[in-house]
Amino acid sequence: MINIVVAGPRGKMGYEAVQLCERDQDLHLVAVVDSKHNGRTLNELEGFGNQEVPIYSDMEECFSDHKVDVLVDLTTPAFGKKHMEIALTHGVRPVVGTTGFTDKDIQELTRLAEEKELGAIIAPNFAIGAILMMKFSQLAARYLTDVEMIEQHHDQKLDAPSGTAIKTAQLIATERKEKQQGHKDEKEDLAGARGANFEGMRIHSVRLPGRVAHQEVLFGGEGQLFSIKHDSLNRRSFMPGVKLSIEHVLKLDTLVYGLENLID
Ligand SMILES: NC(=O)C1=CN([C@@H]2O[C@H](COP(=O)(O)OP(=O)(O)OC[C@H]3O[C@@H](n4cnc5c(N)ncnc54)[C@H](OP(=O)(O)O)[C@@H]3O)[C@@H](O)[C@H]2O)C=CC1
Ligand SMILES: O=C(O)C1=N[C@H](C(=O)O)C[C@H](O)C1
Repeated sequence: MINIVVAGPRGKMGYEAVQLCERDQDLHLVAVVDSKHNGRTLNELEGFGNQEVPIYSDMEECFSDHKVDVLVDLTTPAFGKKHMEIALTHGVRPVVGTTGFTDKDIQELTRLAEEKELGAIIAPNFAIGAILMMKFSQLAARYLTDVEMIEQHHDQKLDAPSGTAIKTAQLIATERKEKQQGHKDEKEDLAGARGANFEGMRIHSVRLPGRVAHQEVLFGGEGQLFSIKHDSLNRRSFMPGVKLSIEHVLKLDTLVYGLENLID
């Protein structure tokens, strides 16, 4: 049994992570960390059935009261880093799906994980199909250097571009010969028209009700277009990756950024 704490249980992803622990006999949900409802239990909240799991608003108190192996954090960009620091300081291995980390955040958290000799995972996307999209895009960039990305998400998303788009761009950049795309004299008549600029690649972020999580990577060449697309149609699509990460983090003694590092 792996003792789990989920942070953000009332959220769209946190709710699925709680259900994963309920279904999976290897995972034991010992407590949840929620910004509200301190001192109550999950079964008192709507939608959580008979799960008598204690709710804490203070993560440090939660880790003092329970023996915890893994923190699964699915909260907001403002709290993800702080929660990882608290977990590592308390000897708890974090598996973090929360997006919005900067390069500096990841460097600082890697130092902390190594100092504590603890595994930690930051996964911008837990869906296996999304990981394949990133890996195939990285390979394609070796041959096709003109690339743009369109990512689409629900309209409640806080960060843009998505963590997946940034990670995809970072992987592509390891293979792509750096290039400023488009006409050298192009100009935006409306600011932002050409999207965000990542080393000359453009990322376009769409936010619409009705969307879940979708990304298309477009490669252009002379007389040809190659596109790689992934769609998460619901949030169950992320749960096998959450389980995989929980299992892997127990064997690590450093921080791993991206599930592409855990699959061959
Ligand atoms: N890696 C992946 O595969 C995926 C990652 N994500 C990422 O996961 C994160 C969550 O996404 P999603 O579930 O859609 O977002 P939601 O807004 O639905 O959920 C976030 C939850 O976190 C809670 N929360 C905020 N602050 C705290 C805190 N300090 N302590 C505990 N709980 C807190 C919120 O509660 P309240 O609002 O009441 O404060 C809310 O219930 C985002 O960063 C998103 O980008 C999403 C999908 C897949
Ligand atoms: O907020 C979301 O919904 C998602 N966030 C992650 C991201 O920023 O890439 C993963 C997935 O795209 C869903």
